[in-house]
Amino acid sequence: MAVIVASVIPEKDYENQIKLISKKLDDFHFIPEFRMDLWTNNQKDSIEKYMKIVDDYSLPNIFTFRTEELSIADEIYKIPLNHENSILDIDISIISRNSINYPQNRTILSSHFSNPLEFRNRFEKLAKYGKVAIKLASTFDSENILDILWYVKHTDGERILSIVPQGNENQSLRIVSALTVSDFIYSSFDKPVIAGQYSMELLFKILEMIY
Ligand SMILES: O=C1C[C@@](O)(C(=O)O)C[C@@H](O)[C@@H]1O
Repeated sequence: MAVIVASVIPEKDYENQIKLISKKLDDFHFIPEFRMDLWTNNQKDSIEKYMKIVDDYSLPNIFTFRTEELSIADEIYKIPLNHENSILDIDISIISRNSINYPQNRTILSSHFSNPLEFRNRFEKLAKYGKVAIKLASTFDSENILDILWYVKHTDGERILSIVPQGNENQSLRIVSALTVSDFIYSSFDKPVIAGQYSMELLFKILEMIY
């Protein structure tokens, strides 16, 4: 069964939030993804404090900071590098330009795009990064997404993958993706970070019904 990743927007009272996440981990199988870029307090010092508490709870987690600024990415991603429980989610456009050496076994490469014709090309190019986890988030219409799932199922046997259909109209395709090609699949933790995410609890129930 695909692992559920729950996107968390850090809150002001983050100590309590982290505590709550660690309690919920006992009831649901999920990994929190900290969307540090969406935190109103997303400065280096605060992020360091945040990650220190995450460490105190030994929380396995995915650390995401979306930015197009290379220097900011370099500075911020050094923080989770020192936390062994963190997997680093980094956009492909940054990783190909920046100076940090990302550990293959702790990196998710993300690629978001909106043109189905680009898909096959991009997917092939990602292969050169070896067996890192690859996530492709897409906003296409449902027929194109289903065609992509079919293509991925028949071409890729090795990589750890997540194909993430986006938009409310594609919500149910997240389930199809979890059942066919995705090793991990995204939900919200308490509020969606993007249209089309199920809540973690509902996604868990749906997958549990099926398996
Ligand atoms: O890239 C993704 C996928 C996502 O955007 C989604 O559609 O669920 C949620 C993000 O937090 C995550 O980093």
